[in-house]
Amino acid sequence: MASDSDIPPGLGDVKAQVYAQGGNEHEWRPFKHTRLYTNAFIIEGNKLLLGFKKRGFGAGLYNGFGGKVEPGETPAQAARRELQEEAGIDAPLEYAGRLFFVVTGVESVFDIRIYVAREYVGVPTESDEMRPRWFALSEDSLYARRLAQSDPQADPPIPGQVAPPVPSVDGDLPDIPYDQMWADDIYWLPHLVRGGCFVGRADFDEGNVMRRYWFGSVPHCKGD
Ligand SMILES: CNc1ncnc2c1ncn2[C@@H]1O[C@H](COP(=O)(O)OP(=O)(O)OP(=O)(O)O)[C@@H](O)[C@H]1O
Repeated sequence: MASDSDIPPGLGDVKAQVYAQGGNEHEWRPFKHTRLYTNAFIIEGNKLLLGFKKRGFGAGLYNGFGGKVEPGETPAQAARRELQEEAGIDAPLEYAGRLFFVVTGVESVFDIRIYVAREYVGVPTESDEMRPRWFALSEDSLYARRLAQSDPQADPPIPGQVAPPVPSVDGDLPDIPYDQMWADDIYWLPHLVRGGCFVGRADFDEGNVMRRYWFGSVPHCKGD
């Protein structure tokens, strides 16, 4: 377990095992206001559903479906509402982790609850905000960019992987488009796909550049 003092500020009182950390900034940035968000991912067999964000924050990137938690909502309720609004589907979402992002130029800090479901109801449908698209879930696809990195030792394998490796997919779905996703995603998406729970923080500059990051696995998924 990481000692409490290793857990980045913002993640609350959590016990976690660090599995990736780095960046060229050595202090965590101070922050004032946090804002709650959700982000939800649908896995169906060997496929992962992502949405291409058409407008607003993160436009031009693929991501899960999500947004701000509105007053009076729990994060779990907000996650289901956003999935319905942005992708036209409903799903039994389960909590998978918490991510905290400080981004240059954005006044409030992102405190994001991540959810996953392995079944859903409805037909993924394009909305004003998101264009849903399926991607292949295979070992190669999950780790594609990490394997290509010049320093593979920088990010050791994620510990505690209990689920069997993800089998390869037949067919011609595209690989997970990490080069069109937030830079943090590759650090926790493989963990989510394997059913693990995680916490993490990254401090970003504009232009999707991570300056400092820390990701840890947690033994039990606790969240709302
Ligand atoms: C910095 N690194 C990051 N990595 C991965 N995901 C990130 C992220 N930073 C923000 N996100 C997600 O981006 C969406 C923004 O939500 P956003 O569209 O602004 O909210 P909402 O739909 O309420 O907006 P409207 O005000 O209705 O336009 C939301 O899913 C949030 O979890």
